[in-house]
Amino acid sequence: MSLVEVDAVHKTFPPRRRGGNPVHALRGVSLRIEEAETLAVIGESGSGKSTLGRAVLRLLDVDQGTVTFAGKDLGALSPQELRAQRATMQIVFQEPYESLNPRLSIGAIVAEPLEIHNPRLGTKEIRRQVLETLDRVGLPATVANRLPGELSGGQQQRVGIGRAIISRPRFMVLDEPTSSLDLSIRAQILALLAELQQEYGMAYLFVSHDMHTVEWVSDRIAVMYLGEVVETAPTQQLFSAPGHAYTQTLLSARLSADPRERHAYKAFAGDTSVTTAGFRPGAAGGQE
Ligand SMILES: Nc1ncnc2c1ncn2[C@@H]1O[C@H](COP(=O)(O)OP(=O)(O)OP(=O)(O)O)[C@@H](O)[C@H]1O
Repeated sequence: MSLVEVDAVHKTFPPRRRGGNPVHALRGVSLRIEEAETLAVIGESGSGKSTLGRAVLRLLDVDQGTVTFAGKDLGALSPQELRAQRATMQIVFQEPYESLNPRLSIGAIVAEPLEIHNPRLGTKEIRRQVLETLDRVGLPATVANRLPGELSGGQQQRVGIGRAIISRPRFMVLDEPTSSLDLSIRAQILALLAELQQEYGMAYLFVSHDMHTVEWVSDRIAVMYLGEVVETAPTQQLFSAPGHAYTQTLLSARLSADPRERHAYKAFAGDTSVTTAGFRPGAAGGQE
């Protein structure tokens, strides 16, 4: 049994405009995610990657098919059971600022999942875990009293990651977690995610449209095209022997990508300690 099992999932959205056509965003998607592995989902804009990420977490209802997490059919859970299950399945969004409540302090934002999932924890214990989590994601304790708008994009994404890990999930959907960030910050955030994965043994579904990123972060890659998974393969195999014509197109586009970006990911792949320099507990945060 795999940690996550997605079987023949369909999702159609109603037309956005009157007279428009419904959008068949997922057309019978099936995939497996194992404990502690990173499965990347790649494909061009509109291919259904984000819809898949939300469907896997049951943040949206699907029309057909099943999603099983650790042997439980998520579609068969009551809303209360699903809420309890959410402690073990979290998401980090592409736009950190939009995903953080601008009126809440960072401390309150990071504490929220704990308060929901462990309602009996005392204020002192919550504060202790919040500070420990901020430290773990490379932010100084002083940010706890600040608002999201006072932080840089990189720091905001660290908050988004802190909020996601505080309930110790076994699985996270990372929905383009670095694509809104400056190139120089991306490698640092990717390194942090890699460290956290090693430390906590989490599995990741890493949504991206960027072949460079997935080349470095993923164990396997699922390629999406128009709502279907057209190919799934171990990362190196997909790069050396792409099986589907669409994958070949994506790979040839990658060769012409921005060389500065390539450099950032090479740094990430070569030495993760380099990328976290300056983000040691206590010293952190100010450079983003
Ligand atoms: N809430 C919604 N209502 C209507 N259509 C939607 C909704 N959400 C997504 N879609 C449509 O479903 C299709 C798949 O969207 P999705 O966001 O999953 O693609 P994506 O591969 O993640 O794209 P991107 O890389 O641009 O985020 C698109 O045509 C999109 O317009």
